[in-house]
Amino acid sequence: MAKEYDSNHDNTSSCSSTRNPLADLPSFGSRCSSSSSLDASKPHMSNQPAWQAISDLRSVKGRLGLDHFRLLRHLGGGDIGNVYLCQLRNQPSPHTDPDPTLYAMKVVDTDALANRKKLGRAETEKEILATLDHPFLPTLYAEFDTSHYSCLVMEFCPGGDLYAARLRQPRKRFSISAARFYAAEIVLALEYLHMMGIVYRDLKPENVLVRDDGHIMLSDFDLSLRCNVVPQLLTLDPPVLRQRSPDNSRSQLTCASPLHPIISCFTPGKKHRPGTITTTTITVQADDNCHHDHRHRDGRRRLDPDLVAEPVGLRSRSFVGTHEYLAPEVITGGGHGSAVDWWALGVFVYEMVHGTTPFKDENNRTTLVNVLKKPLTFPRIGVSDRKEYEEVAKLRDLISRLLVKDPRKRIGSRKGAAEIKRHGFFAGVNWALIRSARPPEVPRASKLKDRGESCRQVVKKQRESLVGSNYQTNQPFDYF
Ligand SMILES: Nc1ncnc2c1ncn2[C@@H]1O[C@H](COP(=O)(O)OP(=O)(O)OP(=O)(O)O)[C@@H](O)[C@H]1O
Repeated sequence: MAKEYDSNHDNTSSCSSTRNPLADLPSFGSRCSSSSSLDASKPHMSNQPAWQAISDLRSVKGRLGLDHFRLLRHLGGGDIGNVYLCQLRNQPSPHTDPDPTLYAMKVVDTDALANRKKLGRAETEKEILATLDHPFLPTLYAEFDTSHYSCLVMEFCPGGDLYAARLRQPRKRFSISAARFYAAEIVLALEYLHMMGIVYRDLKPENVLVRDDGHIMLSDFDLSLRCNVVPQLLTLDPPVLRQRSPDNSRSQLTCASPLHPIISCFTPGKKHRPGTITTTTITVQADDNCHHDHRHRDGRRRLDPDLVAEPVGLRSRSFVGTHEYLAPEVITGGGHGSAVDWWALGVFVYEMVHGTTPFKDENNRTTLVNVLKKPLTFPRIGVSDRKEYEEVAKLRDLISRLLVKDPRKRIGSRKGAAEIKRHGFFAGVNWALIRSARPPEVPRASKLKDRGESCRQVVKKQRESLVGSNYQTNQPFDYF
């Protein structure tokens, strides 16, 4: 996969490349300069053992620090930090507990990051993680700083990432139904992020982790963009709203008046510092592709009001992301917003079922040129019956609407996730209950099957299913 780009910062060195992760950590006795204030209720996680264990310890100790954790294994390293498998020291060790409560701890070397002028990215990630509470997004259990390190304790995903999972599939491709499942969960996660005023900007299979129950968790928020956003209800009523366009040639629908403004940090076409607040109004054209064509009793087409709670007007000019997943507007630097996440969703779904990304070429430069210029094409997919043929047609239609080079014409760019959820590819998805649906693969199932084995074997198995390429079975393993 192509290297990540961030034109705002020096990207020549990497935390992970220069440091021996476990050896380099501060001693467990080191004093924490601050501790978590994450006692606030986390409704969807509050009855989980992992959350409870941290809560209990915090109520006894007051503050949590590195010395309360036993680091078990290095899970992986990225541009801004290293992530470790860990558990609380007051919990039974994996030698004796067949079902240990595990966490993932992201450790960021703040001094090194400050030198590389990337501290802002770590801070952004910490702030974003602290606000998230969604089944398909990470739960931050605790965060604390030591003299040199900033530590984030999160939910551990034993299923590895979807890039590694795809490579394990027959012909290195997911089935269409598996791709639909993962894409649907990602749509919900992105919808929530957008409603929170966060543009993710780093969707790719490597950042989609698989929980122990097989559901997904988006990870890695250091490239994300935050803004303030005010949800608004666009009430559409044709008799009142039908107006002539300026050239009087064709009618269009506009938002009801008075219009509640969407507030974003950026105004299209201008450079801004984060925090600048501007107002944007929206014009909504009648959407012929809408799949919810309800009608009034007299047969007139009725357009349901749409709640647009996502920062569809947000614009940033940063050049961030991974080459194959970069949206055209990021490459041209003309300003980008939440539509970049819908572009990346198109690349993601394409890769899941075809085993490659649509614009990939022999080097990064030509890949970027392809993103800007090359028309979207699809490789042949063999189908065995009519139903499968129709599935492929819907899949391609969705991808084609997501990979529209003009962000203003891209599905999701005007009415947010609702437009995408209505697409025929997702017909039959129970959006409200997908959390209870059976995922394509369930790591926990194999763990339960192994209950008879010694706990050491179980934990070893768990680790072997971790983030594919990052795991090496011949590495020494420290339980303590
Ligand atoms: N909660 C988790 N459970 C299991 N593994 C995780 C978890 N969080 C991160 N990892 C793994 O740790 C590695 C590094 O994590 P992450 O991508 O967050 O670091 P980063 O420094 O922000 O990376 P990047 O360079 O992509 O920004 C990845 O391989 C990821 O799969």
